[in-house]
Amino acid sequence: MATISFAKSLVNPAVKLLLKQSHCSHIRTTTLPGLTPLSIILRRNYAEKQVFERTKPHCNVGTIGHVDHGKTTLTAAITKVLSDLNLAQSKGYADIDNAPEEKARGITINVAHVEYQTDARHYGHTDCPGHADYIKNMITGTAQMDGAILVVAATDGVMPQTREHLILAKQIGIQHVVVFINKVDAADQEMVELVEMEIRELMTEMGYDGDKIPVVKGSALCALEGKSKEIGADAITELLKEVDSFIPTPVRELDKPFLLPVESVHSIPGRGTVVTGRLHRGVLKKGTECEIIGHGKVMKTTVTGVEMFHKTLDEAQAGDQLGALVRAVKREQIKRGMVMAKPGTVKAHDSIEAAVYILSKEEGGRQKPFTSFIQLQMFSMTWDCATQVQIPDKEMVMPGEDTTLRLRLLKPMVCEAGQRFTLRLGDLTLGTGVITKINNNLSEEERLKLLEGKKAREKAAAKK
Ligand SMILES: Nc1nc2c(ncn2[C@@H]2O[C@H](COP(=O)(O)OP(=O)(O)OP(=O)(O)O)[C@@H](O)[C@H]2O)c(=O)[nH]1
Ligand SMILES: [Mg+2]
Repeated sequence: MATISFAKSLVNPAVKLLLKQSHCSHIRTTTLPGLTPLSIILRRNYAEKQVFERTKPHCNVGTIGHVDHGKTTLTAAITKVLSDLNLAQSKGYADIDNAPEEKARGITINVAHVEYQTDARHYGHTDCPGHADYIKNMITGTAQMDGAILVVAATDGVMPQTREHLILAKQIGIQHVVVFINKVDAADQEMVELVEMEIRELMTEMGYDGDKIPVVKGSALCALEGKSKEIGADAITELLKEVDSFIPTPVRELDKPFLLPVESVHSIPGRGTVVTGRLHRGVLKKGTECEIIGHGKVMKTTVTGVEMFHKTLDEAQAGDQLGALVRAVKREQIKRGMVMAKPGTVKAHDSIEAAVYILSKEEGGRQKPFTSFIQLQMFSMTWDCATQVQIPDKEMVMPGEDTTLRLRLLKPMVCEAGQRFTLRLGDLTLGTGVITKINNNLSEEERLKLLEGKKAREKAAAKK
């Protein structure tokens, strides 16, 4: 509760400005005894705009599913239903769908992070505008979710991208999925039941427990428009209950040195450079010294402020989606894919060994085997880098096999034993793996050879 006094003549513009600046949900004007100017008592939303209060466990979720099945409408509907309980700020469809676009090294990452809370938890919710954005964000970890809400329209049932998103969710380790059958306002009961059967079957096929997975039926559009309460708002409430109970709160690595993979970089006039990303491990406090590493650079700086969903906080914890204000580093000096970490705790490497599982065709992989010297794109944390592959102990690797691989990166990037990654060839996911060993960095000669090989391949490809 905050009491602010204004001269009477200032009240109207002041109220307007405050409303705009502080997202107030209630304004009460009153004349307090002894005060000639009006006093305005502001009751703010569930959290003060400027300060983030950590009162509940945090969990990252997101909507996945086929194009047009209602992912964004559902995201907006969740915030609408929760805003009526003062647990979220209602976001319109357009606010979510027009997520800021970031272009980094040829990759366009489009993602909206929306915030809300239930009685039990605080959520960060990811929604992407298009299929390709989901693939990229899920692989690079921008859309790292502790659990997902799979949206399937009752009018369509399971579609190709429903399958693709589920395959990917499974590959990147999303263990818990809650299903929302949407658009039940536009389908008959029989159809809805058939779609539920179809989804449960598909979930089982993908390695989830299809019989036990919660399936909620409703209409995101009705909820958003405040119509047909039973399939509208009530269905959203039921969905959130299932999300609360079915997706466990992840155990975060809070006691390790902090590590933040850089997702994007912004320049805020008057304040400086802000790095955003999801804190991978540890805690990050204002005043912490850090190193920013990757793309061949190491820079030292200090974090001068930490923000989450536009509110400042004293300390961000692993799992938080945050913005960190850094001292005396220009926006142009930092790039997506770099890593911000406690000085001396991580290094960039370009020669590693890994245990890799190569997907079968059915799992979304490719049909053909591959041999040494194939060049793939390696995605890990928020970076991706061209990588030359060597198979140490056999001629070729078949789809569906697991294998040891030696990987030589064209640029040193932050790597650690135990770090997970994905290998892609064009728009196909070839395999996923974990780094098992870090080798000595390549010599200048080896690196040049690697780059020459790349140039030769590019030339040959251009001739074709
Ligand atoms: N009848 C009906 N239409 C809905 C419902 N939910 C969403 N829609 C409509 O379905 C269309 C697609 O909805 P979106 O929320 O944009 O779907 P999306 O899954 O986010 O689509 P992409 O981001 O393009 O993949 C819009 O025209 C919505 O108004 C619903 O419950 N009932
Ligand atoms: Mg959408």
